[in-house]
Amino acid sequence: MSKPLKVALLGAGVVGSQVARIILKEGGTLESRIGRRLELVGIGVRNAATQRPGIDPALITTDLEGLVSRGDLDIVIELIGGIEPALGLLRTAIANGASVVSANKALLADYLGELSRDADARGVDLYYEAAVAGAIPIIRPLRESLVGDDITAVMGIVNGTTNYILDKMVTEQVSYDSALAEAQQLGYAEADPTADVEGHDAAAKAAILAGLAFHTEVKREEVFCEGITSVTPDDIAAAELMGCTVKLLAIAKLTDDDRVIVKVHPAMVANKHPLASVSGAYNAIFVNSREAGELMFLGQGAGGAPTASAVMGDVVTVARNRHRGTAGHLGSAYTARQVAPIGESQAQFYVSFEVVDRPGVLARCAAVFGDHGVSLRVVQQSYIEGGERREGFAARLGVMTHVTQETNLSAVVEELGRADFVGSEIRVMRVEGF
Ligand SMILES: NC(=O)c1ccc[n+]([C@@H]2O[C@H](COP(=O)([O-])OP(=O)(O)OC[C@H]3O[C@@H](n4cnc5c(N)ncnc54)[C@H](O)[C@@H]3O)[C@@H](O)[C@H]2O)c1
Ligand SMILES: N[C@@H](CCO)C(=O)O
Ligand code: NA
Repeated sequence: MSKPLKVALLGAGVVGSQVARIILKEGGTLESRIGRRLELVGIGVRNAATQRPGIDPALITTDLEGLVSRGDLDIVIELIGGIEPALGLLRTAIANGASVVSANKALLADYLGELSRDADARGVDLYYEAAVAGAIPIIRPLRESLVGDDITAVMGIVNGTTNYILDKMVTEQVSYDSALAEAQQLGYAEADPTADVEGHDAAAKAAILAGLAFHTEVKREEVFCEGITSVTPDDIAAAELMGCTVKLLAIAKLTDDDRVIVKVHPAMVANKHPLASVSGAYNAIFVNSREAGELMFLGQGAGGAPTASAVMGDVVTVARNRHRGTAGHLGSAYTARQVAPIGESQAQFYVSFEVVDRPGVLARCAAVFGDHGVSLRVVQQSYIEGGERREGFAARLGVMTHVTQETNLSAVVEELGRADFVGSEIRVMRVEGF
């Protein structure tokens, strides 16, 4: 009988504890799928004294560097998150000949290229399905299933925490703070939820998706990023009035001149678009490709057990490769496409502002849009009691544009900001699927 494959687990938090449970409880099933038994030889943690029911305390160690340097490991699963010490531990694991599985998008957003090259050179695997959209298979479809096609756009809801918060604010009128607290309790949020609500987590995932979709390396800092902290109940109400709902979207597209646009921002999504009905901590990703057309992937994007499902899919795949003495082909970052600045991105916009209620104001506002080449699609005007409580500011305009370039819209906002007939706050939200 062949020897078992030795596995080390780093981190026993929300996801790591679920992975440990599956490896320890489902050993027979996993063995039948791999053809070899998995032996969990160590679990690296920060605090050895924490009670971990069902886990033999002899497996627990706080010496993670020692664990990954043993030299006899087949697979290292990294679930501690953050850049260091995770990066150093993965490098050491690879250098020692172990295949690695990670859910760490913050790390992979900047080091995927480097770690892939290390793994390739050492003839080991690097798998990371859980790093983007938790349980949803999206890395493997981009890396394998669609690699014979040409992807033109990827657009999705890739952060469960923010989708949970926005959904609760829309459907139950729950406050932002209490929705965030619930998401944290349910294990969706990152250790520091700023990464979720400021869009950084989604931006890390967008960098990974854009890189895979367009066969290039995209770094986190190249992703335009706006979170949900400035979304107000008024924005949500305005979206409703337009037949839309507010979602945090990650978008990666090719421009006409073959550059990559990659961005994360809140958007008004038309209710008829399938992404509008993605609720709670669910994630969904739309892919457009030349041959396959439109594809949509939907499922649980966060939470311990769903994320552990994706990790275990990678563990079984990597273990099968070890069993056969092979490693999957990793890299396809060969195009070196440039990332275009956000100003060159094209989108529809919803612009809302207060105006003075007097003859000719609507025409002058429309002229500002027209002068910058921005075409209007829908214009709403409502009468407001009080307004900014300044004399005459008694109407609110909500303008939905046709598709235009970001720089044109910025010029419109700048000029409206200078006009004495426009109130001081001009709110802008990008629109999708309208
Ligand atoms: N929770 C989710 O829904 C989810 C989904 C997809 C991906 N992820 C990713 O999975 C990884 C783990 O997430 P989590 O939610 O389980 O986080 P967590 O905070 O619950 O768990 C991380 C664990 O690692 C331990 N740890 C951190 N630094 C350590 C160190 N230096 N030495 C030893 N132990 C250390 C912590 O004590 C903690 O127990 C992260 O990269 C996260 O981004 C999480
Ligand atoms: N914090 C992340 C976990 C999944 O990556 C989220 O809310 O989606
Ligand atoms: Na996934």
